[in-house]
Amino acid sequence: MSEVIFAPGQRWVSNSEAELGLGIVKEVSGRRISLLFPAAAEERTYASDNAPLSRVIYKEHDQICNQEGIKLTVIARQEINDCLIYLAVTDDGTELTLHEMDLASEVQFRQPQDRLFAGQIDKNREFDLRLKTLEHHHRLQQSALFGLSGGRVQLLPHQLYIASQVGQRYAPRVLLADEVGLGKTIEAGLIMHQLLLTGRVNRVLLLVPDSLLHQWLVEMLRRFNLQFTVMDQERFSAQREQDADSNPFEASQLILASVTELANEAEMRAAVVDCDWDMLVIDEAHHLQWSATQSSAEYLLAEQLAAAIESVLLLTATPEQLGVASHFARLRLLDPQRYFDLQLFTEQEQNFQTLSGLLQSLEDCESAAEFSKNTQLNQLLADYFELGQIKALQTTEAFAAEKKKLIADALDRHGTGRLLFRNTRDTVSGFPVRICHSYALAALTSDEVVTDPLILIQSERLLGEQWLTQDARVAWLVDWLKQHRQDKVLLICARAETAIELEQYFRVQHGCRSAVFHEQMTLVNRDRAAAYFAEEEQGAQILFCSETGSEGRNFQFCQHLVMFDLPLSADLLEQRIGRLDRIGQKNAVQIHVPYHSGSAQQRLFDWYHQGLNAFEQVATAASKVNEQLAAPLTEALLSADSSVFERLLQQAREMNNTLTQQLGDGRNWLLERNSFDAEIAASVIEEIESASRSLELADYMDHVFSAFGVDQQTHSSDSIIIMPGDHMIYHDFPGLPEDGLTATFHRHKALSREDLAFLSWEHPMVLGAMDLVMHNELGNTAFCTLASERLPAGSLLLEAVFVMRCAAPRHLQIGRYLPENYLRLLIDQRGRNHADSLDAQSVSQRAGRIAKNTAQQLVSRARTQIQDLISQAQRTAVEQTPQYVEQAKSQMHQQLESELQRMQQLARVNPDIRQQELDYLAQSRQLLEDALTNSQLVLDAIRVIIVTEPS
Ligand SMILES: Nc1ncnc2c1ncn2[C@@H]1O[C@H](COP(=O)(O)OP(=O)(O)OP(=O)(O)O)[C@@H](O)[C@H]1O
Repeated sequence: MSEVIFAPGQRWVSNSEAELGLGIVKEVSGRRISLLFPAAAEERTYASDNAPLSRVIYKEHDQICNQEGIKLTVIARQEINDCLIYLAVTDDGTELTLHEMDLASEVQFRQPQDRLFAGQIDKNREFDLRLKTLEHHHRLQQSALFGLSGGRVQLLPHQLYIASQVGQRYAPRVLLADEVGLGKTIEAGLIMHQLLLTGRVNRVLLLVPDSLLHQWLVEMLRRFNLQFTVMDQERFSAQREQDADSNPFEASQLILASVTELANEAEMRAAVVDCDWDMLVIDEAHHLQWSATQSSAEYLLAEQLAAAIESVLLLTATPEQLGVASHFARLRLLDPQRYFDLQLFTEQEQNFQTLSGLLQSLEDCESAAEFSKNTQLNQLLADYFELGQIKALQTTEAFAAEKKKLIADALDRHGTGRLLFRNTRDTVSGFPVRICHSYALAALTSDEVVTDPLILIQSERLLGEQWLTQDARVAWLVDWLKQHRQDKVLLICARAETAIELEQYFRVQHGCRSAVFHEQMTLVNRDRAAAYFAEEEQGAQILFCSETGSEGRNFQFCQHLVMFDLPLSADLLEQRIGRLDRIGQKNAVQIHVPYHSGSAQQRLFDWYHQGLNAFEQVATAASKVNEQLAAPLTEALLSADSSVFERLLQQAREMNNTLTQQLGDGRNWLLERNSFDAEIAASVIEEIESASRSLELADYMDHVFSAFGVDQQTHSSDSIIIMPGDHMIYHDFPGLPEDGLTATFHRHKALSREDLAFLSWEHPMVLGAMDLVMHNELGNTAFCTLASERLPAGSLLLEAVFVMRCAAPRHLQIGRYLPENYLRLLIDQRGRNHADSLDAQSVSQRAGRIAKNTAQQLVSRARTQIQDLISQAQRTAVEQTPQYVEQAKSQMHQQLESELQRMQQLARVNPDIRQQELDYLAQSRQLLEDALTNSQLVLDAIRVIIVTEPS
């Protein structure tokens, strides 16, 4: 090997400390040399015979920069006194000569060939990690379900069905209306997660009632790693004070706020409307009150936002709580052009109800003969469809297939089916039973004449200041609690005052471990109270809660619910029970209702229990009955004559039976068919499970941790502790706190141990690590030996990896259409490609290690041959690009074309397909076509291989 000559003014780069930038030889004295690294303001001294340095020499066409930051292209170079003088040209064509000493020092070598020739040769393991990362990244990008598997949630079919359907739409606008406690929050989280991860949504505004702010904040973070910022008046004002011109809502991508606060604070309202958002989510949307003449401030805000924001999710368990008009009002937010006329909507809904009943009868028919016999059904259905040949089909299989087709066609036509998803406990199995216990207590004596039935129901209002000692419900509760010391109890009453007084009484007079939760408390104190109640060992036994606590909150760890009074709204009653009867409840839900015998309290209890069966079942028709009989019910509750109530109760029972029957027969059936498809849900779950590959992920992350210097230890079975190591190659590792993290790769473990992070392929740490590998140079050069009988010993091979660079916006998800994760070539000195006979895995398994300094010397000696190999690989890649691009285009066209056709067909029969959806698909196709046309295969990594004789 020729002797290395060092001379002052030469530029070198450190092989072990590349981050120092370009060094200048400052002094050569005897066997020592000193280098100055101006970019890092550091100096180093080395022994000249084994300095870990590589000489930096630019060649023709290389891009360089002078110390003034001007970019130049090298035209030629000349050596004078062992230093290089470059002749270079600026972008505007001016020629300059530049002594290498005047090169900018802030140079980072990132390109594989630059790093290789600068002596920055990585380990083979790092090269392998790079390839593995590209493979996994490609696999994730290809999946239509990317974004659905990373949540710390059970894979529940009804939720995954909805999330997979909605998440695949362009700018979805839907009403999530599952029954109370079936997991609408989780469905919304899954949809957001999917849209955020795939880049189709970046900025989300999440509006919820005050009392649910914290719960949403925690659920989104804990279950989906989505870090929302709560924007309340205080934070808003603080940010405005700091910078009066800024819009505080722009400070974060994910904002969570109280809908009431925003609607009523003029400054906040103006600011939120003034921002760009991609997605709006509104929880408990039934609170948005609308009428043709007057709407609430919340509704008006929602209307303004929904008109400007592309994707909208509205959540409510009771879509028709305030009748058909309120249901219409919410659909109107989602699609004002389609839902503009309440009268028309009401007619259409009735129409669908009829159709639904007919379809259900058709579904019940087993054969063409049976169907033909039902002439009435035939005639009625014929008003809706061409029945075609269904009556003539001979076999039951043929009849079943045709029947399925007709029903599917009808579902497509069913407008709101695309906008509205509603699952009930009938679809979702595994819910516990509800058991109602009533307690008839001493009668109440009062002479007061009352005109408001609520005063009778909330008897504390009747009894005055001494009520705590006089109200039989209180004495009953004292006894009951004594007998159930080991059980947690949620008590709900209508008014905050009642909850406060009860709590104080039980705590002070009876030494109960209790907490209170009501609307007059600050949000922080409410959350504290809920947390104290949730504590297993030392927590409160009973939580006294006003109606505020009956909405949205998760109290399923508790089994007993005391209804201290009853609401007049059946939906509110269901909301109360829904705090305990929700996913995660492991025991029967015990509902306790104490009442004064013979009072309005007893009547209301009988009303719900005997009349509507609303305690032990979800009473689907109860709110309709209550709505229709509201005035006579008030009268009957107040009446001195109990027979008035008895007659009304009978009427309610009959009405409830009829309506329940009608609802069961009618629209619900159609809606449920639209809201859930067991076959699709099962295939989604199967795909998610098979893509989860927790063992493979553990193996991959093990590789990542060791490459980046992150420490990993076993914690307990199925979990690990991850800590920043002493030799981290970057200061920060994505998602890793300074004091480390305990994590598991297993969903079942993550569900039972909330203190463990759930590391899935979609976890920010995993995705962040992948980004780190792909967007940094680690592993983009390597050198190894490879024993081979077929190739001459001593010859060189170049393993070159190219990736496709396409300048396309993220939301187009171009990666879904690329046929391969990367193009790998294995070029020999005669230009032949051996990639097929020697695949990546076999090379990496057989690769022999070479000491780094030997590799550096070999690279510098064989520089010309290696450069030739790189040029050859680049030529081959350029030749193969058109074929690669064509494959991607054809895949893209195939997928988008069939999607577009399906949507166009659907749009002909279903007015709920918005023109924007069709336009978006057509535009995406064009944008993808352009992006693919302009894409290029770019060299991402190289490994030089020297062939050795087999041992
Ligand atoms: N897939 C799931 N895996 C684990 N827990 C779940 C899942 N789905 C729902 N849960 C839990 O069940 C409870 C009810 O879910 P959620 O709050 O989303 O219901 P909801 O339909 O929004 O209820 P409400 O109508 O009361 O607002 C919550 O505690 C939630 O965390």
